[in-house]
Amino acid sequence: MKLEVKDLHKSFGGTEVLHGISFSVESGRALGLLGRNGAGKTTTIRILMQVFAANKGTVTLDGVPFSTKKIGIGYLPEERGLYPKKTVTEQLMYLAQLRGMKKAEAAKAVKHWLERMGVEQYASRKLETLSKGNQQKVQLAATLVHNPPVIILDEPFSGLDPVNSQVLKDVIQEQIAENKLVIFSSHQMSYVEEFCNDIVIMNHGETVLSGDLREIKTLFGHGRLVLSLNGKDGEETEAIVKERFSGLVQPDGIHKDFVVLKMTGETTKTQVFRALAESGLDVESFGDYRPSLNDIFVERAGDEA
Ligand SMILES: Nc1ncnc2c1ncn2[C@@H]1O[C@H](COP(=O)(O)OP(=O)(O)OP(=O)(O)O)[C@@H](O)[C@H]1O
Repeated sequence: MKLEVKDLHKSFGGTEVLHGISFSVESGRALGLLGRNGAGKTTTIRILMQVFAANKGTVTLDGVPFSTKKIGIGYLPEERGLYPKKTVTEQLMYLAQLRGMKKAEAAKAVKHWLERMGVEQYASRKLETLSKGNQQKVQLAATLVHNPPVIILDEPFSGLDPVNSQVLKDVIQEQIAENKLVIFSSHQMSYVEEFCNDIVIMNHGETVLSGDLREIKTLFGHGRLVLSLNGKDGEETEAIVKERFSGLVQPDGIHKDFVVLKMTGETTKTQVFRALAESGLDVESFGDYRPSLNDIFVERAGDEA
């Protein structure tokens, strides 16, 4: 399956908040929607989920208009909304059956997901008596219980501690391996980086970058090197580079302990390597620049996430 989002525009009360969002994702892959607060991630997800319609643009699945009624979807909304007064099992059973499962099949799936999320000991407790993180895990179980082929998660990691985040990461990875189509939004670059095949970076309602994460990283690293010198911080290293190697490279990002260098004109990595070797400087590390997703995000969407 291939989900394609093309040129989404959305206005609220005369103010346009999405100005043409486009991306696509296929089964067996996960797409991360990234963006700062207010970038438009939730609005995009709500259009996908048909909570409201776009003013312009299309969402298609394998070329036909995407309908949440025609295909099983696991949706974790930003506002978490289960029934606090019902027991964990009661509400998971209710939701599973609402989505078309037979009672026996639902009971099996509920048991599986409570165990998988590590909350089986709370099966008979009312949801409101669970900690926030455990409630979130029950909500995730509710999202996945009916084995949906399309999974859309709005900020699934919010409220989870590192151990529970790992459980969720593993679960998402399993779902990808089962050929599910996964879309989720997040501010946490490191999570997205670990298992997303595709990313969309949004800023002020526009797509500033989208595509295959590996290709994007290669593209961003192209023609750039990293250098750190023993005993020097990034600023000192930058000053040395400017003074001694300006014909070969230009500083292109100063970090705490290293600088990113952009090769000028016809410069090759070997030339820079030789110049460094001949300089007598105490090189701590030197090599190709492999930007993190956070580096790419900061470069394209402004300040730190
Ligand atoms: N129902 C609404 N009415 C008016 N404005 C809205 C509505 N929903 C969202 N907006 C505005 O649309 C913009 C995008 O909001 P959205 O919630 O999609 O961003 P987001 O990227 O999900 O942000 P966050 O990371 O903070 O959740 C914001 O300026 C927000 O104020």
